[in-house]
Amino acid sequence: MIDLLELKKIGVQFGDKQVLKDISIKFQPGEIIGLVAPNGTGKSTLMNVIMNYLPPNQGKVILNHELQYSSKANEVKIHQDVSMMPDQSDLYNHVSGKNHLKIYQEMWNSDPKLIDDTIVKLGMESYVKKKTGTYSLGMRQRLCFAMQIVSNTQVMLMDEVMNGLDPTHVELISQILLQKKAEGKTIIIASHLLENLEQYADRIFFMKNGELKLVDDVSPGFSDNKVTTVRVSNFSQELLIVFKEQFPELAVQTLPNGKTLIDVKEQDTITLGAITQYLIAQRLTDFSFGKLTLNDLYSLEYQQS
Ligand SMILES: Nc1ncnc2c1ncn2[C@@H]1O[C@H](COP(=O)(O)OP(=O)(O)OP(=O)(O)O)[C@@H](O)[C@H]1O
Repeated sequence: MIDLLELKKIGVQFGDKQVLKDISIKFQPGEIIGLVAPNGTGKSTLMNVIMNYLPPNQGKVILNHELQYSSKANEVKIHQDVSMMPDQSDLYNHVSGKNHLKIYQEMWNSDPKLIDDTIVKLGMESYVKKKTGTYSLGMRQRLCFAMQIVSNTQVMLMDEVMNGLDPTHVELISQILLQKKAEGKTIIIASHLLENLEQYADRIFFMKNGELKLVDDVSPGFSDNKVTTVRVSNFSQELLIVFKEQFPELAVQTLPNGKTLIDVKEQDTITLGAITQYLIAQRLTDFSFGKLTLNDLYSLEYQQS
């Protein structure tokens, strides 16, 4: 089993555009990593470096403390342990889903039982023997996911795994991801389905200006729910100024969508009560208490002027 995948000072430049800047990170077995960023930021570039498809301009990737990505010669060994979920365009229209799964099982020499297990888990029985040319978008996506699960590599990279899936299948795949994590896999997922990613990812990173920012550094206490967020609609600038004078110790931010977020430490019921009284007195009755969401943080990180 791989016990570590390590990126050391990875830099990638296309022309004069620095897409990845000095990225150093270690991935452990049994964890799910979420990569979040607007389109064109560098998520695929990072995955291509981890797959050894793209040699970085600077830095190195190391597998299990020893296997260095310095040359193409190591690629076969690397791909035994590190896989990228196939893309829908990689499917052969005239070949059945089941045969795609068999090919992957044979190429990675994994347990043949995984084929039927995965078909059942993903509810693919009714169509898996048909040619993939007859599949809908969601059926193709499930097959691509199933192919990677059947390959059963230690490290799995997934770019937009939930693409085109209905909520039932998003939930099903989320459950399988958690099972794979429990088996000790390292799963790195780029996704724009932020609410979903939050359910299963252990560490989530925003990519910005070529760097990875852990969301807990963007908002301390985010993952361990140590902050209660009061979400207020229609907080006018005038009232906000008064509010900030009255509660100078609180972090207050207004999102581009007009919602104002007030962060309160988890147990501080006195402050929560005082905020409630203030809001009601000002007739600001459209508010709720809850957790800061990844969507809120995304908006703060990328949409703030
Ligand atoms: N081979 C290449 N040559 C030149 N520029 C490239 C190349 N590959 C990627 N880029 C540029 O690098 C930047 C990052 O691209 P990348 O595909 O990694 O983004 P991404 O975050 O995966 O986007 P998306 O969410 O749309 O998949 C983009 O500006 C892209 O145009």
